[in-house]
Amino acid sequence: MKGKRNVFLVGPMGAGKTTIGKQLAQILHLQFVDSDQEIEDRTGAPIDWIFDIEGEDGFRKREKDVIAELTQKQGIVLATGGGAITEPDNRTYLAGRGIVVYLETSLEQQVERTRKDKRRPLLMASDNPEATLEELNQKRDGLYREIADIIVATNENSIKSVANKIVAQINEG
Ligand SMILES: Nc1ncnc2c1ncn2[C@@H]1O[C@H](COP(=O)(O)OP(=O)(O)OP(=O)(O)O)[C@@H](O)[C@H]1O
Ligand SMILES: O=C(O)C1=C[C@@H](O)[C@@H](O)[C@H](O)C1
Ligand SMILES: [Mg+2]
Repeated sequence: MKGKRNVFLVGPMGAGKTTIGKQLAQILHLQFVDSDQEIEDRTGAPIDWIFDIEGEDGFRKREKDVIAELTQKQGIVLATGGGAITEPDNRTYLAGRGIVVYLETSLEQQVERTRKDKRRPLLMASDNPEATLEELNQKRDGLYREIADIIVATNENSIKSVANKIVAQINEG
C-alpha cells in the first residue's frame, strides 16, 4: 500500500464514503472510522443539532479536531464528511497521512442518495437541494482533486464493485 497504511475517502454528500468505506475496511482488514459518526459520538448529539446550536463554524471546529486526531491512527479506513476538505489543515493531514480516494458521483445520484437522511443539515435547510449540491460541488471539486491519489466514479457500480475497484487501484499504485 505505497508504504501508507491508511485509506481516506473524500467526496460530496451521497458519494458513498460511509457505505463504501465499511466494505473497503472489511476487504482490507482495516478498522473503519467515520468522522461524522465520531463527531456525533464525542458531542453526544446529532449533526443537525450541532448545526442548529453551534452553527456550521462550530461543527467545522469539531470536525477539525476529529480529523487531526483520527489521521494519526494507523491502519484505518476513514470516511470523511463532505465538507472536511474545506479546511486547509484537514487537507494537509489527509494528504500526508494516507491514501486519499475521491469518490465521484453525478449530481442526479447525489440528489437520489441524500433524499432521506438527517445528517445533512446543509441540504435540509435548502428548498432546492439539487442547486445546493451543485454549488457545493463547484466550490469543492478542485479541493477533492488537489489531495486525491485515486479518483473513482461510483455512479453505475454496486457498493462491492466500487470497493473492489479501489483495492485494485491501491494495489497498482
Ligand atoms: N454505489 C452505490 N450504489 C447504490 N447506492 C449507493 C452507492 N453508494 C452509496 N449508496 C447509497 O447512498 C446513500 C448515501 O451514501 P453514504 O451515506 O455512504 O454517502 P456519504 O458519501 O457518506 O455522504 P455524507 O458526506 O453525507 O456522509 C446510502 O443510502 C447508500 O446506501
Ligand atoms: O458536505 C458537507 O458540508 C457535510 C457533509 C456531511 O457528511 C456532514 O459532515 C455535514 O452534514 C456537512
Ligand atoms: Mg458519510
